[in-house]
Amino acid sequence: MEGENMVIYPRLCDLQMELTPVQSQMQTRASTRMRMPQAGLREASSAMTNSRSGIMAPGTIANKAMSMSRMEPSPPMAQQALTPSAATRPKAANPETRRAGSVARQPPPTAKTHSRGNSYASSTMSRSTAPASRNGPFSSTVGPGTRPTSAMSRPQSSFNGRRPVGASIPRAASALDTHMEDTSPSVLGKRKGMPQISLIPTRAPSCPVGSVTPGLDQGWNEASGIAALSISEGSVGSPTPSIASTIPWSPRTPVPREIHGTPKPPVLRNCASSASLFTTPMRYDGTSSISPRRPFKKPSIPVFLTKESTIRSFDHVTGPEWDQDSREKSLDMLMTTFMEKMNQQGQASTGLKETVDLYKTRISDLETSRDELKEVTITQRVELDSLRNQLSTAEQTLKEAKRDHEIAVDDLDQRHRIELDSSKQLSEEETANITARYQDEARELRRKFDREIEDEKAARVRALSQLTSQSALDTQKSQIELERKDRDLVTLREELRSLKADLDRERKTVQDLKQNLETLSGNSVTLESSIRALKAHIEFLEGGREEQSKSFERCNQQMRDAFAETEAIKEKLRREETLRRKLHNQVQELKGNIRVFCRVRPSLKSEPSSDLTLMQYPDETDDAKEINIIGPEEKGSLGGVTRKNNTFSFDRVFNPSTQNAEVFDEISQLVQSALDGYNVCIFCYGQTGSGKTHTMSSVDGMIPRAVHQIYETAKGLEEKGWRYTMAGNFVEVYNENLNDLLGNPDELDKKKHEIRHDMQRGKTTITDITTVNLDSPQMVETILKNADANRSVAATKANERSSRSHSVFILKLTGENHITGERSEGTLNLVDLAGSERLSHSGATGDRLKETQNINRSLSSLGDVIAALGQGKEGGHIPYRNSKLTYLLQFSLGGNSKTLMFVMVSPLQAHMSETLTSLKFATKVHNTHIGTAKRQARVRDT
Ligand SMILES: Nc1ncnc2c1ncn2[C@@H]1O[C@H](COP(=O)(O)OP(=O)(O)OP(=O)(O)O)[C@@H](O)[C@H]1O
Repeated sequence: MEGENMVIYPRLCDLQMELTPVQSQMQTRASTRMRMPQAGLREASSAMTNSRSGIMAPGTIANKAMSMSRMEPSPPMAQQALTPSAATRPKAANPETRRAGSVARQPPPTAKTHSRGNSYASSTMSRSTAPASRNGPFSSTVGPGTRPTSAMSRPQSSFNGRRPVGASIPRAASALDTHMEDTSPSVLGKRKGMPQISLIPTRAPSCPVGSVTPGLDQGWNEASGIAALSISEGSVGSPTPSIASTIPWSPRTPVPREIHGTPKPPVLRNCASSASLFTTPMRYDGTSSISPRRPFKKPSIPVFLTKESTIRSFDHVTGPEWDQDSREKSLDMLMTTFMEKMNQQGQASTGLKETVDLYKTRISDLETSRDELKEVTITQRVELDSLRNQLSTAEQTLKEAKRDHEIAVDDLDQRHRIELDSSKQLSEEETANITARYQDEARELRRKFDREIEDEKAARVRALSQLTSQSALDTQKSQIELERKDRDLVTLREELRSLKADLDRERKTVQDLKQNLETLSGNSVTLESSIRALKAHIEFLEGGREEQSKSFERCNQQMRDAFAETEAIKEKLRREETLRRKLHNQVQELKGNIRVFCRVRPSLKSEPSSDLTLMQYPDETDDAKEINIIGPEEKGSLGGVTRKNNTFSFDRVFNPSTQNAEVFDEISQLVQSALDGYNVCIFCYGQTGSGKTHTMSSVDGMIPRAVHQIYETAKGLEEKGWRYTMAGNFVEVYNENLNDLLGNPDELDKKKHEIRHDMQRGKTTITDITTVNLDSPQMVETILKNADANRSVAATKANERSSRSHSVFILKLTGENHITGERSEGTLNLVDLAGSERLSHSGATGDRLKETQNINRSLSSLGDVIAALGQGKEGGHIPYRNSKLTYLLQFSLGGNSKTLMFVMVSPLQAHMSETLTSLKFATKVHNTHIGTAKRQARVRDT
């Protein structure tokens, strides 16, 4: 395939190489051909330019002639008339400009140049005529509106035809033009749409001043050959592009066929002036240099107006316009000027002729060049044809070679495809073989690895089981070790504790010793004095060392004795503390486990003194245990007036003047019992408004005072090794339901709390109750405030909550003595009962009735429980469960507790009945003997 390509590609390369010279030759020739005309044109252009360099453009020559004429002296009047036009001419006809820019600046003789020449001419004419018409003397002599310079402008237009070559170049036609050979009727006839001006001489009917006589017109046409223009009003002033175009040409007339230039209607507007202008050449004497070939004949009739002319009607008119002499004089001057002008134009015409000849020569040269170029073109065409033939042959060859190459490429492609298919098939078979072989090997390897993995797994499982058993053994060992260490730790802790206790004891001993030492140091002073005396004595006796040593020995012995004595005293103190507790409780027991105090509240300011009950306190100064309630006066059957005297005796009676502090002094020993590990219950019983809350929960009531005392006592006991924790609850029993007064007030009467008793330990717990750790005495105030707030929320107007429910403040006191190892758990219950007044069931309904029933039931249950306890039957039934209150206070009412009841008395006469009822109930309680209280204390086993 590659070999064949190698064969084909050189052939193509050869063909291309063969083609390359042909193409390059063609390109060269084509470029030559392309260049040839350009060169020819350039040559032609340069030839033209060169010719232009030596030739003056027609306009230039004309201008030159004009400028030359300007150089000549002229009469003042003529000079004045020509000045405007002459002033504009030097710009175009400046000889210096012509010399310097003849080659580069002079425009070629093309239509553009021609048009520019025309525009120049027209502008010159317009400028020259306008001032002349305004200021020229001619206008003043001939008449109003006449334009004398129109005669001057007309010859200029004849010179402005700047295109000397070609018959189509329009040339200015004027009356003075002598180029008869250039005129052609056919050209004149080619103009279309131009207004025709009749050549028939007509007199302007509207001419106000003078007129050309028929004889004059005739004479002009025949003798001079200059067309006498008779212009109708409609044609005058019309924007005809050329005046000549409006003049019909006559073969007899020497007038040029065309007049170039812009329309000049103002020139011809005045018939009189026109007539005078065209009549001026008639005075020419035939020696003019305008054109030798154009003879002018003197007109046979007079031209100018005279006094004897046809205007007879003006005979009566006199004035300067009829001054014949001055008029002739001015006309002579004008004629002279005109002649000079004509001479100049004749010269210009000669120059134009020369230019035309020059152009003709140039045209012939250009034609020769054109012929040569034609020959060259023909030759190149022939060559181009031959090259095209060669190219088509080469292309044919190339196509054939390309076709051969494509065939070869197709063959090779087909062959390669077949080879590719076969090799693909082979490789697929080989791949399949290899894949099968590898799959076999992979299966074999997988089997091998599976076996190895299983072996490894079995070995690992064995090792794992060994490890597991080993670890189990280790765990067991470590557990045993751990237990042993735990035991050691417990032992160590115990040792540590005993060591700490020893340390404390040692510290105490050291302290005692220090005290002894201080005592001894006092003694030592005495001793020192003794020593000094002894020294003196020794010195006196000189000798007696033995006595000295004995003396020291005695001192040491004294010190040891002092230490021993101190230790013995400490031990005695501890024993005394235990004894104090024992004796204290014995005293309490002797006082009775249930005691009743009676307190009479003072009358309030709002209460009139006349309504007070007469009360007497017979033993007020001694024991203050009795109270006499003197009843109202009663008339006897014999007419005598008697008073009923009700005497009650309690453990203590507080008269109205007694303050809370004094009351608390009496109960403080019970609070101490709670610290010592007893269950203490203090409750206030009495009718509504008798002063229960004031005694129990006021700012200086029993609850705050009890807490403060507990703190102070606990702090004092710390020295003796006691550490106390205090936890408080505040609950309410309302309608036989238990409420948490320290909990959420919204849950009051909604949340259920259960009372649970630990019969073995003698402990009571309440479910879901808020427990507050009383870390400081101030905490109790917070507790009381919260409880009061909660009760206020639950209260209604008709139902004062505090009067209709029982509140119980429970303070659990747990103490530990780290020296003796003693532990105590006591509970102080401070109960504010609901109003005890007997409520009539008949009057109450609804909630009120329910409340009444519950209060009555709970209070009677309390009496029943106390009565049952008073019976003292071992294992007798105590109806604690009859009410929530008694059930809650189960472990605080009875053998293992100390109970104190305050019976609160109102001093009001109105309340006397209820007062008597309360006092009677209290007397029953007081008469009840409850068994010996047991201390809830445990002593560490040592
Ligand atoms: N010892 C006292 N000294 C001065 N004022 C007292 C004394 N005892 C009670 N009071 C006043 O008597 C009024 C009634 O007392 P208190 O509210 O304690 O009665 P209560 O028995 O608790 O009534 P309730 O059963 O409605 O709660 C109160 O205004 C209280 O301040």
